[in-house]
Amino acid sequence: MVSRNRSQVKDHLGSKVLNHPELRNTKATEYMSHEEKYRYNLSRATAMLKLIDEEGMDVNEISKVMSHTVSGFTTPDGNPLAVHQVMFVPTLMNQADDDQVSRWLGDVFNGTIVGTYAQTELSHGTFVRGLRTTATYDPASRTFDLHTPDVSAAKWWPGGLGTTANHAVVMAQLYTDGQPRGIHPFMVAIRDRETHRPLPGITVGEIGPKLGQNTLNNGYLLFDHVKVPRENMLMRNARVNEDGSYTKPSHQKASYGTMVFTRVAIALDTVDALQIAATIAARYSIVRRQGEPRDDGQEPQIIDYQTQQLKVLPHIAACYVLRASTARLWEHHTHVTSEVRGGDTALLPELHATACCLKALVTQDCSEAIEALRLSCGGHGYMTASRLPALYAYATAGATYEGENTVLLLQTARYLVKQAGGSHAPPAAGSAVTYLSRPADDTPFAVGSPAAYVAAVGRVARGRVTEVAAALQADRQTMPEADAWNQSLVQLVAAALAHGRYFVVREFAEVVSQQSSSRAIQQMLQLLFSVYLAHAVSRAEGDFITYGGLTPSDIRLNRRHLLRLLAELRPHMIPLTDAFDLPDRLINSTLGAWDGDVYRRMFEQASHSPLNTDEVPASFHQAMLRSKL
Ligand SMILES: CCCCC/C=C/C(=O)SCCNC(=O)CCNC(=O)[C@H](O)C(C)(C)COP(=O)(O)OP(=O)(O)OC[C@H]1O[C@@H](n2cnc3c(N)ncnc32)[C@H](O)[C@@H]1OP(=O)(O)O
Ligand SMILES: Cc1cc2nc3c(=O)[nH]c(=O)nc-3n(C[C@H](O)[C@H](O)[C@H](O)COP(=O)(O)OP(=O)(O)OC[C@H]3O[C@@H](n4cnc5c(N)ncnc54)[C@H](O)[C@@H]3O)c2cc1C
Repeated sequence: MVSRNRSQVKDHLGSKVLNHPELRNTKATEYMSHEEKYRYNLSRATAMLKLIDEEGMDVNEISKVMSHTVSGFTTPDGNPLAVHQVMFVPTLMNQADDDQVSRWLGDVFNGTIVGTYAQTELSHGTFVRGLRTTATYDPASRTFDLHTPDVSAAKWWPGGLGTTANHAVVMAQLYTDGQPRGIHPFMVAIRDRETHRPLPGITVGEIGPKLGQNTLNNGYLLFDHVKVPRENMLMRNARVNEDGSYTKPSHQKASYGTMVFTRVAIALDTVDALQIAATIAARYSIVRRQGEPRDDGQEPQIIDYQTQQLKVLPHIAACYVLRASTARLWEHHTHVTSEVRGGDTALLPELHATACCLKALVTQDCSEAIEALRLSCGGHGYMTASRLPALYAYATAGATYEGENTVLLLQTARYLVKQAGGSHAPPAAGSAVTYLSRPADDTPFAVGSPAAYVAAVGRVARGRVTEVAAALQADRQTMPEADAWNQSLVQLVAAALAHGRYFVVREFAEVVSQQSSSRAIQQMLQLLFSVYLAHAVSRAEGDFITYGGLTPSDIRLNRRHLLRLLAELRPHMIPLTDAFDLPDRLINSTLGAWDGDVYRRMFEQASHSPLNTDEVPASFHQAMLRSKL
């Protein structure tokens, strides 16, 4: 398959799965048991992997398959092979050395090896340095001894570990020569390839039901002195030689590379979920009529209520803005990863900082937006068949996994305050933080000027970062580092989010300015951008007065401006969501189909309830009569 961008991959695979003999026909899974749901989702995930193989996709393209538009259709309750695809395979590709890649990859691609990424433990997820699974090297046997010291150190959460995977990349504390060497990745067989039984010394199982994505097949895993050959430590970055001597990686955090990659993929993918939710809410908001009839005798379409426009339209603008900025992050990641593979890690700290804050900003914005869109559909948005609850469950998981959002924002803040204080290596050309070392952009604020808004967003980011950096610096003179840091946590998180917002709007400003295909498209992008900016100001008015140079009068003007813009955007709402090009079957919502035939679909889905099979269900005789109600 020739190289294509993510949107082309999504469209290509979307049409493939809709026509695929094993994937095109779907079943309603709401009434299935946990086991049936797992079996259904697993068989579809397997068919999807075969399809990917038939398409001859490379690893970079496999990660694009994570697109929720496609995976939400193929595996509606969560893909038990997602972590295999998105984390296990990329970890092998990027952290195993060439010999190891050639040893394992054939079996990975022929399906003999199915893997997971086992890092989090019951008592430690965020603080990776605190993980307690040990891998102790014994030069005599040339093996590592993998051990779980007690139940709190059990691996807990890895996707696909429950009952699907037969291998895991296990992140463990390495000991050689009696010395702790930090967290390193190990390729470990956990189940027999033929019988699928747990191997000796391994305890493994599934962790139980969750808010959503119940067939991700998250699992637990404990080791009782399991022997792993020396050659199974992933050795592209650090090495343990036969005699136990240790070679450090070129970058202290080289083994965290998979997390950086997955954060970028999650940011991209959560925007897919928002696009689906926005399409559903937009379509429902024109079909739904409710209220005092107007002059034409018709009840109003709910989208003509100003409050409804505020609930729906800014999130459509956000789809466009966040899609563009996350796509830029993906390109940046691709570039930096190739530099790192060539031994140059100079750009890694900033990539890490940017990936952390965009993953956090996007998953937070998208989960809040999807919940607002769900509420905009009234009672029907609460129904599973609207798909909005599942989209929310999906987006909000992204706020926790692959680094809890607050913690990630603090990583970004750490980088920003160092940059503001000049204690980090100066940023490279094209860096996203050069604004911190320049005078503030004093473009005067003017309602209606996107450039003036972008400058104000920049002043907020700069003000937030420099203020908290100064407070931290002052506290450091009078208290220990950890206390000083803790005194500023809330402001640090706000600073990182403000920086993320500035990154997003600058990237989109560039996309708009570079767009040259037609004047109409240019104008529409300007309108979407104006809505996004005015909404961003309305959500953080205090910040724009405190740091952005806006006056209370500007704030009032912006509120009116936003409502005017929403009215201007309203006639374009359907074309703008149609442009996401989501076929009905991929949307899979009673409320969001293209023809708007909502009420018929509501009844049709109710007919699937097993409680409607008999006029009088057996439970009436078994429970109600016996209790003499
Ligand atoms: C479809 C579903 C798929 C998704 C399935 C989900 C999978 C998962 O959730 S897998 C588990 C993911 N877990 C996490 O993301 C854990 C989050 N925690 C961490 O990443 C780290 O522990 C940390 C970054 C929060 C802290 O690490 P720590 O070792 O304690 O580092 P310091 O805070 O002391 O920072 C030291 C230094 O290192 C830099 N750094 C940290 N991470 C990276 C990185 N990935 N790349 C590059 N650099 C990194 C950090 O910036 C510091 O730099 P200096 O300030 O220059 O010292
Ligand atoms: C659906 C799902 C799938 C997952 N899949 C995998 C997987 O495949 N493999 C895997 O290894 N893991 C997986 N995980 C685990 C996930 O990566 C962790 O749950 C996540 O990193 C958060 O860590 P935690 O649970 O320890 O949260 P905690 O760190 O305990 O968070 C609890 C609270 O403490 C706060 N907090 C913690 N530390 C700090 C700090 N330093 N400063 C300020 N506040 C702090 C947080 O902000 C949060 O409010 C998955 C999780 C979920 C929900």
